[in-house]
Amino acid sequence: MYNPPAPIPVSIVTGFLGAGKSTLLNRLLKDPALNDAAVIINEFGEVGIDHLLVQSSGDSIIELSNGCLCCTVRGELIDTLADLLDRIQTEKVKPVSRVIIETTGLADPVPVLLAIMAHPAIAASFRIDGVVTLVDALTGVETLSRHEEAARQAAVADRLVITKTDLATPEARDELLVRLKGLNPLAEIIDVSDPAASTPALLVTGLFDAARKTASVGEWLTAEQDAGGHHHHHHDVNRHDAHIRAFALTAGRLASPAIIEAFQHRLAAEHGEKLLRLKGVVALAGDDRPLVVHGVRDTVYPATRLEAWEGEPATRLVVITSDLAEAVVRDLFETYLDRPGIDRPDRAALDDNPLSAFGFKY
Ligand SMILES: Nc1nc2c(ncn2[C@@H]2O[C@H](COP(=O)(O)OP(=O)(O)OP(=O)(O)O)[C@@H](O)[C@H]2O)c(=O)[nH]1
Repeated sequence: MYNPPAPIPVSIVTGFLGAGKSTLLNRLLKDPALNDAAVIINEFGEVGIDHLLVQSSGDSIIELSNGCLCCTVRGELIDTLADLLDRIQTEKVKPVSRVIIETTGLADPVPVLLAIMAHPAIAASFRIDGVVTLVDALTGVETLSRHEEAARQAAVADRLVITKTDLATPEARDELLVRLKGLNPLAEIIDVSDPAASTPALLVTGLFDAARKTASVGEWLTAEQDAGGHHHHHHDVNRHDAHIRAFALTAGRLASPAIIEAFQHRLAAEHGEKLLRLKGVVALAGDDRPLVVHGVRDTVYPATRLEAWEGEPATRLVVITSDLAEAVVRDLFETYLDRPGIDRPDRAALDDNPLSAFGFKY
């Protein structure tokens, strides 16, 4: 008798912009137990750099074209899963033990879940093993109030991982815990510093059970299904809604890391509230290793290095803002690059004026 192969478990790793998804995945992917996992990464905005930032020992990272997984590239996710299956069945690739999908920080996971569950051929070969949602202890409480996507990510989770607890005050962490328990009383909550958060078991939550979800999650799932899976976002890869914009800043090699650091600190100090995310790779003169920079709101994270460039070295930053004009950020960047412009103060003038960081005009 023919025994069809067991469906491949799919873990969805989600969490708002900069919550720490790639950091956690990188840590988990070092475990040999995940050597046979396929990782699907989705990014928001026209310039994707996550494929550089997530490293697996296998050759199994698939980057979806840019755009939000919950709308523009949902079809592509289904095609990718179908293609993966075809390659396994025709023995072009080794069987995979698990598929891990890292969504964009802005993704609503509900349509992603439905896309998999509602597609007969895909649902026969893959099963949702669970949604792991990361929440940043520094910004989580505010983000959950300000961004519905973040609340949906938390509400639909099977497991919630609180990140950045090394940076947050115990009070902030406790406030977040109360909020998360209110949003999702059923999910297990784990601190990222707990050793259990560093093992692949973190991704294993058992069969995803839509029936166990809270009433509001059930309503969202039903509403999405009734809408035929058609989602309300529009399809510009750089615009998520009327407020959120993604854009890229590019340059050649910079003379020193201090330039980008000063730019990041200035941007964070002046516009941190509206700066949802900054990340990128920086090419430095006389240095063959890319510098990786990260910022979330008013926090500038320590820069790290990659081993080598893929392709030509070039500075590429992705910036995602809420109600902050691209021109403002671009102008500041040009100032720090010492690119002359009309009405643009030079960098020395900016750095010399201590009041300008607090929004005063020079
Ligand atoms: N101190 C500290 N830093 C963290 C922690 N988790 C992540 N970070 C830092 O936060 C920054 C953003 O982390 P990422 O893993 O890139 O976040 P992400 O969720 O993948 O970001 P997007 O995909 O852009 O939404 C990086 O500089 C990380 O090093 C943590 O628990 N503690």
